Amino acid sequence: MNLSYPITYLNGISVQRATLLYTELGIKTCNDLLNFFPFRYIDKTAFYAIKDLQPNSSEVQIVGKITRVKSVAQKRGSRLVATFQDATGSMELVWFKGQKWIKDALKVNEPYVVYGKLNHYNGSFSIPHPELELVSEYKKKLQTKMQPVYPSTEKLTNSGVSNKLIRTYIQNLLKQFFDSITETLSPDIIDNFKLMSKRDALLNAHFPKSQENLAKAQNRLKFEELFFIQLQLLRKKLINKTKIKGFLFENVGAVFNEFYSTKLPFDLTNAQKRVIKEIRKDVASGAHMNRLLQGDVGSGKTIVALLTMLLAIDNGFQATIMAPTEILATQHYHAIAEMVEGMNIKVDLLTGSVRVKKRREIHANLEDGTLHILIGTHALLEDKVQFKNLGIAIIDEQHRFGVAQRSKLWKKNTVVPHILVMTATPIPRTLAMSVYGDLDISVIDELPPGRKEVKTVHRFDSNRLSVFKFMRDEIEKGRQVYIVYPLIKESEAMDYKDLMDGYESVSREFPPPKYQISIVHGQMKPADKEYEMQRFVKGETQIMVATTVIEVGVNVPNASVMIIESSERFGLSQLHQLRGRVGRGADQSYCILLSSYKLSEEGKTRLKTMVDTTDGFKIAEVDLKLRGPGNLMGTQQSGVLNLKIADVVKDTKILVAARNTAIDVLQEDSNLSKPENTNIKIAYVVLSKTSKIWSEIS
Ligand SMILES: Nc1ncnc2c1ncn2[C@@H]1O[C@H](COP(=O)(O)OP(=O)(O)OP(=O)(O)O)[C@@H](O)[C@H]1O
Repeated sequence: MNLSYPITYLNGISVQRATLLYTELGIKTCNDLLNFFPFRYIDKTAFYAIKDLQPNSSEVQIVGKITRVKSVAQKRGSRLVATFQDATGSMELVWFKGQKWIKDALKVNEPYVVYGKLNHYNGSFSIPHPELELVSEYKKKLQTKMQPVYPSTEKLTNSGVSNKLIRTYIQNLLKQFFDSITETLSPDIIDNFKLMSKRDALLNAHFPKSQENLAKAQNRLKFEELFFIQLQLLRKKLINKTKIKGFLFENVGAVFNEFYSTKLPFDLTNAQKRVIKEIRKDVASGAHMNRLLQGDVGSGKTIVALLTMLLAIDNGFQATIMAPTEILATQHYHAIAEMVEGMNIKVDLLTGSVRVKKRREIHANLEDGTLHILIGTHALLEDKVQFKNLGIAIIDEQHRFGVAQRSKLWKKNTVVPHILVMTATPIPRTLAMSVYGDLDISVIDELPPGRKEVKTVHRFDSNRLSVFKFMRDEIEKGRQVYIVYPLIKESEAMDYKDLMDGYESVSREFPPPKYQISIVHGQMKPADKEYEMQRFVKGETQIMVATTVIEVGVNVPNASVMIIESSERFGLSQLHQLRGRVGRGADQSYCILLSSYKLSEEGKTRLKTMVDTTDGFKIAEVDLKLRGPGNLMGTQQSGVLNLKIADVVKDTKILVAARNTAIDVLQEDSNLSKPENTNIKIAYVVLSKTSKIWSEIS
């Protein structure tokens, strides 16, 4: 018997049912079914006293006596009402169906155990159609007191696969295969953390004997799940470090030093210095760098990227930056070309809209090595783009690129170049640990000096006139303003209309020639977008009306007001990114969140969070709680977090313990070849063959 057998090996599961379970729930093997956990339990271990019932208690179990039974006539038909009492109070049990039969069966003044869903109406409690059992009968039965409730789908229920049936399947599975469940953790770990054995944990996760056992079982299974993820990620990192040799950037030479001493436009912050040091250490070690650079909006990641690229150039290598949008790539190009002006460094830009002739020139310069730095969008991934010797690939805003896309970039070389992934979406540490356990992480946790916190307010649409007045005052002071409209795919046409209506009303309020307005949205040609963007960058226009195309990375330090229309429709991290477009210079900046009066609870929380804090990490924590990790990372990454039982938000403590344990194990025994790690090794090999994580990150 083996748990990898298909579920058709179990008693009572037909091929038809098995197909349904696979298509609806992804359950194929016995092991899948065993790891399909209940999402809640009906707790029949606890008893309530009537006086302790609360309007929000859901299912309750009470011991008491029926003192009276009567039929009550109502508009349509009648209902049967029994008065039920315990020593502390009384309530009603109610039936609408089967009244005659029930009335005859009920025994007045005998002790019953009553179980059911509690109703609360007009200050009194009742249970409609309760489960009833005489105490004498109840005591005779040895029954499971906590019943599992499994997540299922409508399709399953419609096809006759009830919760009860799933329960039976799992019961059968545990009976048939119990002896095939093998321990996956080492005795040391089990001892150290006082964990339940694997068999007991699985048994109790499905059919717990008590709340306490359930907690223990869940703890053990969560630990195991997180431990093996960490083991995979950390081991991959270890293998990369030892097997993948990296280019050695030995020299901190002329180019880096010239830039540092004569061109650096400002003093680096301590955080920037620290990160550069971390990167230098990596690239000078002979091992391959695979580093995630996190820095909040406006924290100054671009300069770190440039200095890293100069290290490559000093060692005879080329460098590249891939950005998610054309606007952002163009902006990086301008910023970097400007900073290295006068030095003997050739920088170019490759995006979808670069003409064929220029493209050919770029290809040629790239191949003969005369081009040092290439900045671009997805266009960099085309087969024609061949570097002479790419030493470092920098990927900006990586959560917008799929894992496969990223690796395509670095597979361009026979030797994998060093990789620096930059993100402005602060990823809470716990999440970073579980998704990016294989990357090293650097954090720029300090903003450049002199920045003032962006003052953020929430206003309802009806206050628009005072918002316009505020804009006028700021423009008078020489500042520039962004007005952003949501653009959400499903209702693109409607959103587009909102944007154009908005543009018109802003144009009426701020007429030319005194005021000039730029407009940028996704349906424009790249060249037009760039033209409008540049007018704003140069200060020729005072107002930029845009959709979220400007969300990432746009850097116009003179812009100091960000107005977000229908802000309730944006996600938190998006709002934070948008706000990050202002407050990039020395002036006091403002963010005005406009919304309608109709706000969902979640919408209110999002806007309140924005008003309360500008700390990207705090915002990310709230976002994670509101939306769950999958969404935070974008759909591309959500698959990586395909956790069956653990929760990266709630189970931080277990995650940290699991990660530290994985580090300890690997430090002592990187190949898991010691006898005490045999269980771990066997489980690890099985997982590596089947786990999605493994295939996604390799
Ligand atoms: N150490 C520093 N001192 C002063 N200004 C700095 C410093 N570092 C960066 N800046 C300036 O801060 C602004 C933001 O920097 P940058 O564009 O690199 O931010 P970023 O981290 O890429 O942010 P985002 O993710 O929002 O694009 C730029 O105008 C840059 O010139």
